[in-house]
Amino acid sequence: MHRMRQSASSRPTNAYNMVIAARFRELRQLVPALRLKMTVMIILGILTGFSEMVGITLLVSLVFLLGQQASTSGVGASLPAFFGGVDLSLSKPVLIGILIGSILLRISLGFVNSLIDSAVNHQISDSMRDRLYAKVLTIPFQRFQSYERSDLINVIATESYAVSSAHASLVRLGVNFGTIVIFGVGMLVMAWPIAVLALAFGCIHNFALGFFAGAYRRLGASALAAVESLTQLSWTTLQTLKAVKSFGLEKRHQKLFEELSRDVGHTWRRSDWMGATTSLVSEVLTFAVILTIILSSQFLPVDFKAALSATILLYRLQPHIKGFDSQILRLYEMEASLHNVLALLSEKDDAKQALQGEPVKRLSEAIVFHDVSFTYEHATAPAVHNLNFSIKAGETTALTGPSGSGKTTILNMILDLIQPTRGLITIDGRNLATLDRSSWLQLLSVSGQDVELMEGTVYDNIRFRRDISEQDVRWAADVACATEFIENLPKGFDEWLGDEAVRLSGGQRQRIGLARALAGRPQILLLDEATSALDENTEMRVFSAIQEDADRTLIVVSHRPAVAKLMKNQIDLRPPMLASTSKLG
Ligand SMILES: Nc1ncnc2c1ncn2[C@@H]1O[C@H](COP(=O)(O)OP(=O)(O)OP(=O)(O)O)[C@@H](O)[C@H]1O
Repeated sequence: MHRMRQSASSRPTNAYNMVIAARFRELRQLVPALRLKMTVMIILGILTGFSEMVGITLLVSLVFLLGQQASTSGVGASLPAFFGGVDLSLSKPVLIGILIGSILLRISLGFVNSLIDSAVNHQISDSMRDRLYAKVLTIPFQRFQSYERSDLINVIATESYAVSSAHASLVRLGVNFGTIVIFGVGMLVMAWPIAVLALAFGCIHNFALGFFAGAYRRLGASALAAVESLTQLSWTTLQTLKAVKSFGLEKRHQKLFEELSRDVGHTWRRSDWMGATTSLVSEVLTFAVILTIILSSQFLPVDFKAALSATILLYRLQPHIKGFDSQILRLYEMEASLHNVLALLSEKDDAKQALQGEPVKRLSEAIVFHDVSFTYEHATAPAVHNLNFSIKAGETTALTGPSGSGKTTILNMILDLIQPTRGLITIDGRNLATLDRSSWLQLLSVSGQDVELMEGTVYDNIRFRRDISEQDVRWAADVACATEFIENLPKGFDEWLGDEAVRLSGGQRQRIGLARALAGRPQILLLDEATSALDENTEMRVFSAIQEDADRTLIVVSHRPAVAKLMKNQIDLRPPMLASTSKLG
């Protein structure tokens, strides 16, 4: 079975600029209008940072102005060596006005930004979930079968968020970077020696960040692997609970679950630890550079007011640097999830589904197999080989043969779920491959040995999300000999079954499945061991009711000779005569 997750440790650790470029490339494939959205959000974010910087600078000036007023009244404030060293003298009301304005601007921009951020991210998540779900429905059936179901659930429900998270991280990264540059330029203009010290700190900081990158990427992949394993175990336990209980394996499952759950907790704890460590490194480095500035302030050729503004800026810069780090590390961490989303979305759609073929109104003559062979993906031998037979419209045909001889494979080809790897199937002389699938499927219905019941009432299960009237549901239940036991349920057709209908016997579930297949009044009915759980008497009653309903093409797979005998034709898949059509005497 194809597992989605990939080993991250096998990949080399890239420089972080490469990681940003890689995530950006991946996102461009997934999010249309990415550039526009990101640019707007980054510009708004940077403006927020800019208004913060202006606010800090003016605040320092105001404090100085108030200090000066306390000793000598009526002196104008000058900005610290701002705008290329030009002293701008501002009156106290103007200074206060600009200060309040910049604070209000920062608050409003921050608010607008978070609204846009949330709207865009939810929009991305919604569209990702829809696209992933649609992909599961449109990939070829064989590809679908090759996936672990629990992985698919994980990728649709959980990993789809990785795309909006990656988008949010890239935007925040852009904002943090832009803000760092603006603060840096501000510091350079106010007090260049401090800016040089900050730059040196930036280089050391980047170097330190490189240490964590590989670990974060591996952590992301192992967190994902741990969650996938936990989901898979939960999923299989729920699916096989009866067997688990019958084999007395509850303790073993509990132990396995606890181990996997511990793994998940362990990876989250490691993630928290690493987050705390990178944050500590960043804070210590900032503290070191501020301490250096304070200790060397006497020797630096910088005006005290400018030095103070620049130091406060540096201090305020620290959260942006921390944000920058954590976003980069998040981008490493989410690599595995993004790859899973991309891997599923890059699956090719079933070409047949999109094809606008010729419509089919009804089957008038026959379904004919011409030299048909089919080999499953990765199989070494064909499941069916050189089949030649004809299934006549309006007649009943039994497909018989030993287990594994290809009966279900033939039905799946008729249902167009899989296509012959050699040869062709014709419908009234027209190649099935060129026909419109949905109009063909409207003529068909299938019922199998294992009925996939869903959460809902009896009525919901027979209707199966199709527009079928209550009258047709009741008619189908009658033909499937199901009405009697349904009406004996406390709420009859409104009885809630749950997704496994545990209160029903195997034969009762099969009759609900049969009613579901019949309710659409199909012209062609495919029954794949669909009555295997019924007693002989009920099975015969079901077949005579189905056959009474005229002009139906019935194709039945059954291991019971009595059922095969009821059919007019028999296609026997027993080797060496792989297939032949014969009329039973
Ligand atoms: N998804 C699949 N991938 C690979 N091989 C498959 C797949 N499905 C079926 N096969 C193989 O194809 C062959 C035919 O299987 P098929 O289910 O059509 O047989 P069958 O006659 O319906 O069997 P049974 O009577 O036991 O239901 C078998 O050898 C089976 O192992």
